[in-house]
Amino acid sequence: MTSRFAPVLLLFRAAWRASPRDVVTVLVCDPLGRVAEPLVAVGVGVAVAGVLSASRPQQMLGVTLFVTALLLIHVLGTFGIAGRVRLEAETARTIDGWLIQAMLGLRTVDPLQDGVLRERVDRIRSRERVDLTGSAFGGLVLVLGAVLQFGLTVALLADVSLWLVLIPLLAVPALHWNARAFGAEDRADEKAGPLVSRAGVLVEHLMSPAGGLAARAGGAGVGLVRRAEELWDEAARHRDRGDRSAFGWTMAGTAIVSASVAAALGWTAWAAAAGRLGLPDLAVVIALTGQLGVVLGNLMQQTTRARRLLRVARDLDGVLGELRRQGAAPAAGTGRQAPPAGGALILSGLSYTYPGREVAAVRAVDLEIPPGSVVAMVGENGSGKTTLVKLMTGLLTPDSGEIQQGGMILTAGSRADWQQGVTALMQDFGRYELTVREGVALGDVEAAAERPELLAAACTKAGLDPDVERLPAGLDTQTGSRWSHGVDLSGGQWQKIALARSHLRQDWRLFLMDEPSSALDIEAEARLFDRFRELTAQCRAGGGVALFVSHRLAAAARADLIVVLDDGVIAQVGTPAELRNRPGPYQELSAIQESNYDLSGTLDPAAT
Ligand SMILES: Nc1ncnc2c1ncn2[C@@H]1O[C@H](COP(=O)(O)OP(=O)(O)OP(=O)(O)O)[C@@H](O)[C@H]1O
Repeated sequence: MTSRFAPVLLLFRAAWRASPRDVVTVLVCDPLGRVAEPLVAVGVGVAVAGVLSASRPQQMLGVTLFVTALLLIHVLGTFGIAGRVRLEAETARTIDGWLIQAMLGLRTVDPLQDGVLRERVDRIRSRERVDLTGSAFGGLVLVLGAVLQFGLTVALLADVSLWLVLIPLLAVPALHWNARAFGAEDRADEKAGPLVSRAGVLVEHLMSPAGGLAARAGGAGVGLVRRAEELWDEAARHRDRGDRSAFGWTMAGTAIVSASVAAALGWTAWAAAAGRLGLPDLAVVIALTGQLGVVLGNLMQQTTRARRLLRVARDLDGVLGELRRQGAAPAAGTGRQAPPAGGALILSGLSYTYPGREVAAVRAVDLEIPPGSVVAMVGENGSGKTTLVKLMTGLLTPDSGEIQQGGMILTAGSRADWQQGVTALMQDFGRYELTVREGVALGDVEAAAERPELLAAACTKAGLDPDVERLPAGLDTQTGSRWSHGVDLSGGQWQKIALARSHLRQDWRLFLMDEPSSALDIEAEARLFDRFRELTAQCRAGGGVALFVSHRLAAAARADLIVVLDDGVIAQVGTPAELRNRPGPYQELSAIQESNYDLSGTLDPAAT
């Protein structure tokens, strides 16, 4: 029972949270406004009866009822619409906020490795869906209003003659056919939706500055546009088919409703001519049947919309529930207690397989890193380096095995505490289009606000100072080409900001850098690895562990320890000197790099 009504309750809660005043306005105004509509017919009936009986009070009563009903329709309608519009915008914001909170509540990115959940979240967060959920509560109230209006119309017709009740009952097949029309549209949408999403992704690439440039430079732009158009055309064909089928069913419904209205009018005229009904009844029936078409149309439209709204609400309820469950799953810890300083970092039997993949990205990894060490991790593309880094940050949860440092076991649940001792530069670092200062400050907002000298030191450690000096407003330069006064940065400069961000956090136990020099020029890279001397000193002093991933073996050679990954397993571990002298993958990689980067050949006089 609960799960059936949960989506409706969710919509109500969202609307109430957004604006209780507007919820009350909508709940009162919309249904009452609808109920006032049939009262117009009652007013007409009373006035006609008053004219026939020459009763002035009755005439006055009829006119008063008529005018009051019209006024109510107008005033309540105006307030209802205004309340609904305000409520729509506020509810959409509330729901979006819930989704963002639920996403942020995820302590790991495990659930998002599953494309299904990510796609569901994206769909719900799409503008169209957020607008739809925003209007859902108001939409359901409109159904309530339509049902009340229909019920009162039927009751008033029944008051004239029970035969007339048969007429609105013909609405039942019309509603049924309307549901079929809805089903046809829905099936078409299901087929067209993924095609439109695919086309959207292509267009997004084309419109984004980076993607657009690549497409233009590489000449892929025309191909992308053509592919997007093909996808749109295919989607339009599905929608056309759905629309044609829906049109057929809707027309059948409209025909039966029109026939029933005509039958009601015909029967009433016949009954009045035969003296079975008086003129006031005739007036009431004419006024009511005049409205009946609109009432039924309204009822069909609102129920169709309500189905759609309920489906979106069910999706939303499911996604929120799933995200909150996943967010609550690992014991969160206090987030204030980092692992004790000076302990070894120990990985034991660590394995991880991405959802939907059969082969593990990391398999049975055992590794012990003494405190105070700088470690380099090397290996071919896809050997599992980034996965291991993500496991160590606590962003992924291993399928088996555990990670511990200083006696604190990450995998035993104290994830927030663990992350208190981690600072990281990830391979896919964020490019936040803020000022440079704000972009760096994200690394530790409080520290940056309280001790600006730490932010300056972090920029220096990241080698950002020369770049900042060249920017028009230094650290306060707005970055990003989307802003009219924004400065677009080079890939290397973005990476240095990300590196500075990771240097801002003090008292780390584990400093992780996944390819920190991938976007740097040769000079900047050399300086970065030169500064590793300071990092080493910091590790020694604080008993922390710094681990960096690099394809540059010359850089790896400056580490205390090198870990070579191969196909998800540790192939070799040792000091640079040990690995240089030991046959194995490290020697092979060294040989390849030495031969490929040996520039002496081009300078060899014999060669020219
Ligand atoms: N989100 C993901 N979903 C499914 N498989 C993934 C995902 N991310 C990585 N993989 C797979 O896991 C394996 C290890 O990838 P990982 O990114 O850890 O390698 P890597 O050593 O860091 O590679 P590179 O040097 O290219 O950065 C690869 O086979 C990759 O295809």
